[in-house]
Amino acid sequence: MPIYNIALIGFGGVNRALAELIATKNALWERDLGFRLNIVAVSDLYLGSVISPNGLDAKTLVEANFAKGGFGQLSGGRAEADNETIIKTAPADIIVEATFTNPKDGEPAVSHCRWALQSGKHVVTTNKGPVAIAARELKALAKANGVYFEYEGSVMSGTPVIRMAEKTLAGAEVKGFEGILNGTSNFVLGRMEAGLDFATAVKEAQILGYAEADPTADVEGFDVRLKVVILANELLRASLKPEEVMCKGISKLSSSDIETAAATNSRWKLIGSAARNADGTITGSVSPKLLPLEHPLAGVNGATNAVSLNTELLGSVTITGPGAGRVETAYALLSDIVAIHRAQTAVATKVAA
Ligand SMILES: NC(=O)C1=CN([C@@H]2O[C@H](COP(=O)(O)OP(=O)(O)OC[C@H]3O[C@@H](n4cnc5c(N)ncnc54)[C@H](O)[C@@H]3O)[C@@H](O)[C@H]2O)C=CC1
Ligand SMILES: N[C@@H](CC=O)C(=O)O
Repeated sequence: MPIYNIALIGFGGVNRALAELIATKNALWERDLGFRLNIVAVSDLYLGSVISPNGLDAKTLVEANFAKGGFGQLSGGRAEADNETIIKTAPADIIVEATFTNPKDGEPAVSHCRWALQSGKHVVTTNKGPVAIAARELKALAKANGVYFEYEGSVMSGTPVIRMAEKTLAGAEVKGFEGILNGTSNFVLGRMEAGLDFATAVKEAQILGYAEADPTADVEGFDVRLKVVILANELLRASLKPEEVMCKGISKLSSSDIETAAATNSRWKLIGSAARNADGTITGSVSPKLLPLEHPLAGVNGATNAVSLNTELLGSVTITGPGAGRVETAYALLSDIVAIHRAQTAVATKVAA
């Protein structure tokens, strides 16, 4: 039974939730999935870094209330983050990248992924930066090094939109999509409809673990823009860059705009979309839209997301589920590891046959 050694880069809401799952579910995974996970290193900007070749106790990592630089107290620990050393030298099979998303150039996460793949380590990530900005390069690097680069959680958290569209809907010919792709902004719009002011609603989304470290990315649409690029490049074989996608967020919507919408049986939603045009070009956009209540996306509430894929053979197929949340996003990382495990097991079986 394989035990995958993993190194966590970033130890915030998502990777901490993964450590919690490891602490409570390893025995279940051994039975149902056929592997266990062992954390051999962690590096975090705030907490520092630690390497333990035999493995760190996941429960202790989660429960100890480490202060700034607190990993320095651990055996094999330092008070400073040391991402490059850990990624390149820790005895990890898989690097789990969950640092801040940088919507401008994806760094330093792009470098984290590059170092890992070049060192022959798989990468699983929920970070949208490297996927939106450097997926082509990173996929090629993974292939050249015989490892996998997986990123299901970069769009719609643990809801399996990327794998579903690519694997289960293969051949259905996706021509475009539109959806609610940011949990925070959708949550904020709903809370404003319930009477909260914008700033308080954003604060609530932060407490619940939905928002980006800088929530400007959520409310100004930059986060959705990255997700539109990721989906367009994956599902429509586009080569879009974030700056090519028109982007407008929800920050200019006032409480009175939202009340007026409710009085006319409609609702504001932040919609991300992309489509293939008649001339073969692909365009994407992010913008608030006033939807009538009977529109399928109007009833998608809270941090839930939904995307309707416009396909040639099936017409519209809508996928809905959690779009943000610590545990929900940690599940995406697990699903990526399951995919790697299954792919490797399939190769091993083929070689043995
Ligand atoms: N929370 C959510 O619902 C979802 C989050 N994501 C993405 O997953 C990633 C992680 O999200 P959260 O855990 O919620 O964020 P978070 O802000 O709670 O945690 C990020 C952690 O990374 C650390 N960090 C930042 N830069 C670093 C660096 N250069 N080196 C080492 N550590 C660094 C921070 O100290 C922090 O502990 C982000 O990229 C986010 O956009 C994706 C889908 C959903
Ligand atoms: N901040 C993001 C988290 C997931 O990508 C969101 O709210 O959707």
